[in-house]
Amino acid sequence: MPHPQPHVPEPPGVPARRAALKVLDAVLRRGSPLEAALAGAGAGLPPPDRALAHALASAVLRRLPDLDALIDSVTARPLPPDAKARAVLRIALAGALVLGTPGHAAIATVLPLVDGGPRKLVHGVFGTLMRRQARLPEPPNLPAAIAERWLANWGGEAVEAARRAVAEPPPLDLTLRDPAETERWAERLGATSFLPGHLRLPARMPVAELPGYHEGAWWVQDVAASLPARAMGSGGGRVLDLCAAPGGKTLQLAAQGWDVVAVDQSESRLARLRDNLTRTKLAAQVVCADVLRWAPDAPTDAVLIDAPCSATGIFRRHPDVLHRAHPAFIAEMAELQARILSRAAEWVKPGGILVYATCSLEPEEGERQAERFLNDDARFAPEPAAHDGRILPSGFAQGCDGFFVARFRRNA
Ligand SMILES: C[S@@+](CC[C@H](N)C(=O)[O-])C[C@H]1O[C@@H](n2cnc3c(N)ncnc32)[C@H](O)[C@@H]1O
Repeated sequence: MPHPQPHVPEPPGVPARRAALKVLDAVLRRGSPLEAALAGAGAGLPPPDRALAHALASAVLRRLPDLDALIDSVTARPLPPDAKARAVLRIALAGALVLGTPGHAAIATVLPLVDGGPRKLVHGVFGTLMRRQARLPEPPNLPAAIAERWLANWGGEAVEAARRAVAEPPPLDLTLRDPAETERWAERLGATSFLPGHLRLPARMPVAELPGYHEGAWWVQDVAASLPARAMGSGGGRVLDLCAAPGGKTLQLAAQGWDVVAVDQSESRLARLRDNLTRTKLAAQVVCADVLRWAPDAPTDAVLIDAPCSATGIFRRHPDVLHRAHPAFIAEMAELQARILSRAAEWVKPGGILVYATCSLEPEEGERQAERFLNDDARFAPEPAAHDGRILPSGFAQGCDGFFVARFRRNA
């Protein structure tokens, strides 16, 4: 009888690279979101390995075109885009050139991933680049398809801002429950503020350790993501917050004095919304439902739609969107948004407000959507608000997510 092979643990650093390789395959080949891919590939890894897998995968996604250009600069013929040698070289180079891993460790920890395969090629390409003291360009280049699309839609300044923004995860933005306390909290946390109720801390930090977290004085929310609820104004009755989880806008609306019904189809995301309500001691009625099937008992004073979208506006936190938001996906999301918008329009009382928002930098999910809606539904008219329209990463508060916000009013 054959003896079972004793389990030999892999050398330190290898399991994290193995997980990063799986994550990148899931994102780039199968179009999975980075967080979902990490939940699968990183399951069972000790937290430090999981964090390293995340850091490596994220660094590769932020720098992919430049990493590939380096690899292609030393191979006689370009490796196929999905070649395993290319995939592990991206990880080794991101380790050495972005995360500062010593070269010998960056390569030694990926070679076991190509055992029985192109070890020699991987070793040779990496060694050549290290001897040449290869560097990545600053700011990073965006994937060509994204750069061309955003250049055509938003111009060179927006593309340059996006290139600078993709290099690193963004600073930490908070929204305060009570905007009248902005100055006091800014002083206490050493934060800057661009709007009443907004605070920015220079670097991301463990939020649960910051003063004010446990007492629910604030929640994490990019300043651009806070604009749709600001465009709703202060409480004027009941608001339906559609596609609400994890609840940043629900908390704002409740804090602004609205009687909120928060609807989302994801039970796991709603669990986070409920935790947020408990922590901030704010109230909302929470409904788990698909808004394409659900309907309220009666029309309401206001509806906020934070529609599902390609999410290209949040590329600083989720660099995977740069590689997943293909035209077909954008078109699919735009169709879903149109269905949600026309359905939700029926739920606004005469004289009531409808705010439509997406964290997308694609006009099909923003400007075109609003134009089509106004063409199709003569009962609504655009109603400019203090914070609406197109928000570009360059355009607001020294760097923010990309967003689109439109406010409409239904004829009385
Ligand atoms: C952009 S996120 C919402 C973020 C949230 N408004 C906030 O401020 O924290 C979009 C949400 O839409 C939800 N969603 C997508 N399709 C839906 C549908 N058909 N019915 C209800 N919720 C949906 C997703 O579960 C996701 O939570």
